[in-house]
Amino acid sequence: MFDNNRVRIAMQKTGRLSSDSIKLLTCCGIKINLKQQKLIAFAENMPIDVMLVRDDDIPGLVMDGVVDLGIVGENVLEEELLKRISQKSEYSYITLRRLDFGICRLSLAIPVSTIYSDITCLKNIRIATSYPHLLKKYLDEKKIRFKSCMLNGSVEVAPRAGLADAICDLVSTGATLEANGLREVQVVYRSHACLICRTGDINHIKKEVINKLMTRIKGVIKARESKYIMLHAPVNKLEEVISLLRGAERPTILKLAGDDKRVAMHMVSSETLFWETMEKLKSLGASSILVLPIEKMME
Ligand SMILES: Nc1ncnc2c1ncn2[C@@H]1O[C@H](COP(=O)(O)OP(=O)(O)OP(=O)(O)O)[C@@H](O)[C@H]1O
Ligand SMILES: O=P(O)(O)OC[C@H]1O[C@H](OP(=O)(O)OP(=O)(O)O)[C@H](O)[C@@H]1O
Ligand SMILES: [Mg+2]
Repeated sequence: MFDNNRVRIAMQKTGRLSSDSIKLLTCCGIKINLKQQKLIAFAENMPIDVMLVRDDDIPGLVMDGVVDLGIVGENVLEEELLKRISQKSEYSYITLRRLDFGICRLSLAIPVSTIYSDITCLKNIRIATSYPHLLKKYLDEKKIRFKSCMLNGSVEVAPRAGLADAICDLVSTGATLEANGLREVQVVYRSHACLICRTGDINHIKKEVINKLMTRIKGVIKARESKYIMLHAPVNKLEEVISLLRGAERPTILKLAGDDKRVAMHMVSSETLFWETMEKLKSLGASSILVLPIEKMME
């Protein structure tokens, strides 16, 4: 039954954000029994319940206070926000943090055969989209009048099907546009997945769980963005070696047994080490260069 002391978090049931959202919670040490039920999954080792829903429903569930937290794309969140503003409905929420997945952009695209010089070429054309409010806000600011065609899916086939002259849809690699003979011409909105929280009273038991979760999420994302670098370097080239390692903290220097001319260096770096940098390090006399992933971090 509904337990008021368990944090309810909504995330996408199936789609682009599902596995990354579950993985994030798993990396935070939360054991979720996903097979038990379909709409709701209970964490075994933390007072957290996961609601698995359509992504479009997540902002509303948070804004209406039905769940405490939600993981959703900023694109869907902003669209719901603009919709609620236009309807004069309630829309409060807090963004706790931007996440490192679900990275995409909402873009305007036209058939490759259509001539395009600048945004005025979009005047008075029909544009198919699942994001009418984001599109309207963008084109209103540019003073471009247009006709819209609302489609919840298969937006990219609209021009070929004769439903619209252009589309405004999500793009990541651009493969879907290319496969449908379309060309990206304007970026309307850049998006990541984000973690949002409802406003209003949240009891202190839940607040503690949310704070603990936030610290862990921060640590997981920081660890994913960081690398542990180890190498051996000539003592007389230390400063040059360090200057090549941008994004790295001051290294730990360790003596090498039986070798006075070289030392071992260990450091955490917020940037990955590219092959080019590794080659430069090697040409300075560095050797045994290792780049390791970091599993967990807490500052
Ligand atoms: N190609 C992509 N790369 C990265 N992130 C994406 C990509 N496409 C979409 N997203 C992000 O993932 C979210 C969910 O995308 P998806 O295509 O699974 O949505 P959907 O089909 O509307 O799913 P649902 O059935 O839950 O309504 C998008 O709102 C966006 O934030
Ligand atoms: O630029 P690309 O890398 O090709 O990605 C863009 C596509 O990804 C999303 O759809 P998804 O594949 O999630 O399926 P959907 O259309 O069923 O939502 C989005 O709606 C685009 O169609
Ligand atoms: Mg959806």
